[in-house]
Amino acid sequence: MLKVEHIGIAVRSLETSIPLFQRLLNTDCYKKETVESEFVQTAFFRQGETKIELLEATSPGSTIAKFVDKKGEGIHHIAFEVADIYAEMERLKGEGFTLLQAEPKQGADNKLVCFLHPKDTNGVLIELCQEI
Ligand SMILES: CC[C@H](C(=O)O)C(=O)SCCNC(=O)CCNC(=O)[C@H](O)C(C)(C)COP(=O)(O)OP(=O)(O)OC[C@H]1O[C@@H](n2cnc3c(N)ncnc32)[C@H](O)[C@@H]1OP(=O)(O)O
Ligand SMILES: [Co+2]
Repeated sequence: MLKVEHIGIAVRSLETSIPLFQRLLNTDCYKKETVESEFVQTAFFRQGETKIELLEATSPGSTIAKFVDKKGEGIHHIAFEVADIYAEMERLKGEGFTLLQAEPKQGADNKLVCFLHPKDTNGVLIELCQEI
């Protein structure tokens, strides 16, 4: 794994949280993007070599809606950048981690992504992402 590509933060409202993080980070959101397949709208901020990804649910059935309802707003996942997501998925499967997708899927910010179940990673949802 090359680096922490982004930290995902679940929020109730991007309209409220984007200005908050702009004040906090002293930088503007550089991209807002809806990922239909995940029922989320995302907003990205660059921070040095990594990024902050704010996530708002676009549907009550969204994983983000479920998370916020259950745990409130907060850190949702850590995304690691990998050079070859297919090879990394095979390696991690061999190491006994539970992959939540059999194949990588289209994520935000021009990435192929997949996730590992938090039950195998000390309760931290891990995302792998590869630049497309
Ligand atoms: C892809 C677009 C974008 C990008 O970067 O490109 C994104 O990052 S989209 C982010 C949103 N999408 C996902 O998170 C996809 C992967 N997540 C899932 O498949 C589910 O959220 C899953 C399987 C992790 C949990 O779903 P489930 O329906 O099982 O929800 P439960 O509430 O029943 O949770 C079961 C168990 O897991 C714990 N949990 C849930 N979410 C998280 C989390 N984010 N971090 C840590 N732990 C989490 C939850 O507390 C339950 O634990 P338990 O001990 O049983 O209470
Ligand atoms: Co993410």
